Amino acid sequence: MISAQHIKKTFGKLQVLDDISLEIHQAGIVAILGPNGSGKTTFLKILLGMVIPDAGEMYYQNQNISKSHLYRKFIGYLPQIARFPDNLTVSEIIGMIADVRNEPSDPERLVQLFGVGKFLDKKLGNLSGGTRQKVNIVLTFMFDTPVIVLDEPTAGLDPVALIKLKELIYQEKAKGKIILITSHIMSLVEELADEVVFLLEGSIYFQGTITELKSKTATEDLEHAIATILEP
Ligand SMILES: Nc1ncnc2c1ncn2[C@@H]1O[C@H](COP(=O)(O)OP(=O)(O)OP(=O)(O)O)[C@@H](O)[C@H]1O
Repeated sequence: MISAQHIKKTFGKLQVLDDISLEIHQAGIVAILGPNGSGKTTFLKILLGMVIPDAGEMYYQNQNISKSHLYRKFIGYLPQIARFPDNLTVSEIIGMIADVRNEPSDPERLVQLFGVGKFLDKKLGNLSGGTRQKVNIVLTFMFDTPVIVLDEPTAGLDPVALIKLKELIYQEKAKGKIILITSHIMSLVEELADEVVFLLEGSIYFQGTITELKSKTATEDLEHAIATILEP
């Protein structure tokens, strides 16, 4: 369903992605891991058509994404840092994103789930970081897209919201979706991910299950597996 073929990307002299090839065909949760600056967000933005690779091709459903942007309506995206005008209210941004995407949306269920109802008339600029993130989650999950890209989705969330987000991710997975996630919280990745892709120095250092990664590094949990890779 998603196929990256020999993707390369440099920013100035910095080679961020160097010949990355990756196939994701099955429904499930794939975690893109790697140290800060290893190119996780860049890779996801290439999939979303927001960054153009220097070389290589990205395919969605066997269609080269550079040929048409229509595939983007099949992807829900929670950016690492969402930037919306501070003077818009929560209900205004929900209405605006629904209008722009022009697809069926169901924000009410999510507004209720994350307790965002009491903030609907508040301006985004006056919300706490965690509440903003809850609004971003509503904006991402209110469309029924077969692919969901979550870049550091837990940022600022309290434990109650975190549990709800995990339940939501599981529900979406159960519908047969592909969910791509980045996170530095290894316990979350260990709990959620069916597969991990570990980026290091521009290449895919490892791709497989967490069990395989733990076995490869002779460690008992993901946190130590990653630490072993980074500081052998
Ligand atoms: N538009 C840009 N212009 C210049 N450099 C960029 C740009 N976007 C990303 N970079 C650089 O590319 C590298 C990879 O960035 P990216 O955001 O993809 O990393 P990441 O793995 O998502 O990092 P983190 O874990 O910190 O979120 C970084 O060194 C970053 O500074």
